[in-house]
Amino acid sequence: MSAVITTHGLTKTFRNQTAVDSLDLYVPQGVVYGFLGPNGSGKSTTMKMLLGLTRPTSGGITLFDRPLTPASRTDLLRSIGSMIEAPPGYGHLTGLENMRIVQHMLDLADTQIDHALATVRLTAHRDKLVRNYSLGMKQRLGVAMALAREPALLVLDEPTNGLDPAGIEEIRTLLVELASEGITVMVSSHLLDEIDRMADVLGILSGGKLIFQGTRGELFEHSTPDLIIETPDPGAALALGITATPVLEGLRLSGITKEQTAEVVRRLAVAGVPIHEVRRVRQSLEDVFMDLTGRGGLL
Ligand SMILES: Nc1ncnc2c1ncn2[C@@H]1O[C@H](COP(=O)(O)OP(=O)(O)OP(=O)(O)O)[C@@H](O)[C@H]1O
Repeated sequence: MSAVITTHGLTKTFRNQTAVDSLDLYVPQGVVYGFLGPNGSGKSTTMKMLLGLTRPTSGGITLFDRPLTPASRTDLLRSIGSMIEAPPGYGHLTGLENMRIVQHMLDLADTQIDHALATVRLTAHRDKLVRNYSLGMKQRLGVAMALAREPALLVLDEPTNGLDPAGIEEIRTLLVELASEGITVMVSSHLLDEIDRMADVLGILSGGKLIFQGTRGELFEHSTPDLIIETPDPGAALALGITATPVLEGLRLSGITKEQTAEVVRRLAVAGVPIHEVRRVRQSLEDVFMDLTGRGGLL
């Protein structure tokens, strides 16, 4: 699959704080790429660099197989719609009047404006003042503004932030539809739940570093679920120096590999500690995510 965005060692340092640390992103064409991470992990800074709004301290960005440089930026941005400071739009103007501003700035046709409003299902509300829109409608207007130029790539920073479940579902449906039409969508969120069911590929940031990039299935493979060892004599196991937490069934061990499991079982058996069952605890994607980003993360 060809890539729409690739970055190499992308880094942004503010004074002595590294906000984005050596990112190697790979965003394939026609997918919804979920860009996840706790507040302050560097999502917005990365997106601003991708749009040429902030200059990287080091590293490179390639968009549509062309390096992003001051000389190529204007041309590349013609194919990119974005919403970074959400939601945009002037409250004292109607939805349509806001769209007209975009139309004039980008020299777009009436049909492009009509189509963008229809895509986000705002045609019936286009003559209402934006200050009377719900948050979901404002977010959808922002997406319409980004869509009007008929971009090949949409970059949306937290478009579901603050929406109720119905509003999130609307954005999810919309973005999945756009991707099915071949538009590549990069969408950020600090909440896995908001993004999980729409994203084909996930990129997870923590402390400015990309700690995972791949599909949901690959994220599961990446995880090491806790191990439960059922035994009536957990004390004997602990006395052997095995690092575990006593639980109702026996012992719970975290972060241990298959090889370590075999070794623990061998030691228990040699010591004559009775083992009734050994099993992995089923993990939700949220658990895997929490493990990766640290349970202290605001996810
Ligand atoms: N212009 C700036 N000057 C100094 N520090 C900045 C600047 N912009 C961002 N930062 C810092 O960089 C880090 C990453 O911020 P960023 O906004 O990219 O994170 P984020 O993942 O988008 O979080 P949020 O969801 O809260 O916006 C934070 O510690 C932030 O304080």
